[in-house]
Amino acid sequence: MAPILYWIRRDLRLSDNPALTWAKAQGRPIIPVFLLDQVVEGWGAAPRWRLGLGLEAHAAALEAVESRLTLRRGPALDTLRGLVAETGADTVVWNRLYTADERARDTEVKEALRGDGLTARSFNGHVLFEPWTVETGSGGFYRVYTPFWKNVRDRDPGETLAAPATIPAPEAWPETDALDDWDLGRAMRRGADVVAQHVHVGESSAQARLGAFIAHKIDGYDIARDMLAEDGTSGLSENLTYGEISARTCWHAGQRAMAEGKAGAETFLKEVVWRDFAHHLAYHTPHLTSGNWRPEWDAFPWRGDNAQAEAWRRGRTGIEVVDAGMREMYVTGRMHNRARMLVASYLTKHLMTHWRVGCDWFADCLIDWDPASNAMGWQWAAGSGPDAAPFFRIFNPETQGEKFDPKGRYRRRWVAELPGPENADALAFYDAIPRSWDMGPGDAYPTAPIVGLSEGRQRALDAYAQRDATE
Ligand SMILES: Cc1cc2nc3c(=O)[nH]c(=O)nc-3n(C[C@H](O)[C@H](O)[C@H](O)COP(=O)(O)OP(=O)(O)OC[C@H]3O[C@@H](n4cnc5c(N)ncnc54)[C@H](O)[C@@H]3O)c2cc1C
Repeated sequence: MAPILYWIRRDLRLSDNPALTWAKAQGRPIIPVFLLDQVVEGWGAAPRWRLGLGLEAHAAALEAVESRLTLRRGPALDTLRGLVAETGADTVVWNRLYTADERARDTEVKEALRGDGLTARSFNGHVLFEPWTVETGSGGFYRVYTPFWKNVRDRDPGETLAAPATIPAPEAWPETDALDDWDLGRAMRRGADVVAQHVHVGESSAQARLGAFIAHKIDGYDIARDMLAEDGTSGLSENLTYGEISARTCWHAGQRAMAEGKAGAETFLKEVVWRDFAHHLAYHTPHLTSGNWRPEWDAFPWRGDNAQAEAWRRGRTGIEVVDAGMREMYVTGRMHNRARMLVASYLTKHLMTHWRVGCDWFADCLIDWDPASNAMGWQWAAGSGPDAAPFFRIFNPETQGEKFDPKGRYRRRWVAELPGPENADALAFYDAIPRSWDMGPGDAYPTAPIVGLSEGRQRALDAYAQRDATE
């Protein structure tokens, strides 16, 4: 019986996996493969390193259901064709992805394999509602989040699918690369030990995280999610981006919590839908990840990379909450959502630096990097993206810090130079950063911000007015 190649991408899970479920239903041998292909080769240091951990955990999960993960490196189409020739497979299946480079790869693969006379099928395993299924009254796509939410909030994404107890094996397994030979952690060599203490890898870890969040945190989520020093959110972005848990599993858990009257449940559902919205935009406006979503922003005098942006990357702007956020990301591979908004606003407005500079840095540092959510978040903060607000939003990081970190706990947790008892998290920053940064806990904290808040705000407003005048 000809085997089925199941091409794994951002879906490192067995449960609620439509491509895998379909393959299993055919009653034929299945060969799960992951490709280090042209898209994955372009990922940043932290996402690649975290991918390696995810693949290791998923390989073990596949072994537990009598299957095996085959790893291959090379362009997707050539590599899949090679595997077809080696294994005699006549079918290739996968779960769909929506950003421009992912779609270009997948379209090429699907057309070529079908041209070869094979069956090539794709499924929805990454979002709740696929981008083309959510339409405005006039049949277009949504550019603003709230009407998007209203459209989908009462829709049913379908029941979750059970994990297979076993996956039928082929008569012979194809050769596989050794994960270690891919050296996915190469660019992370110094920071990896530090970040490793903060990751939650694999499907069972993701399920446990969701369970704990629903049991203990969702009730207080509405308020706690914005407080910088609280651990008040689900932490699931890391798992969702690698598909270690499905958005649909999170959706149903949130719906059950809402039915039980848990206070923050609807807000949680809305956040999960923000993720869908990012993929909706990435599909309908593929330039979301590469250029200004609103083309009129092409006239804004963004600066390219510069010395102040470098100080921002190193958590040395002199704005405590901004520096705390940047250092949190360096140590944990994550950053509180509120801090993401503040550091992005400071870089793009006060430092007048192009959002792409920050977006690329996040893409290199985040273990929950998601190409669509990251680009949407950056463009939203910069002003060039899908924000319904009709004004030029410039956050004041100091008043935001006072509001969302009133006791300064977040700032002291991450910035070692600030007065207060020594703490391990802040010091871990110095173990995570490259030696070439030549920074140490004995350094004095900047006595003044690299760009003052009112000065930077005025400069951004003037540039914005100028942009309007030239439109
Ligand atoms: C500049 C900037 C960059 C960002 N980059 C990323 C990124 O690369 N990857 C990423 O997953 N999120 C990104 N976000 C969104 C958000 O900050 C994270 O999803 C959130 O902090 C993850 O924490 P959590 O899992 O505890 O979220 P929770 O509050 O528990 O939310 C549950 C889930 O909803 C989704 N979600 C929540 N907020 C958003 C949002 N604003 N946009 C899209 N999805 C959301 C995530 O999948 C998250 O896991 C970015 C936001 C900004 C402002």
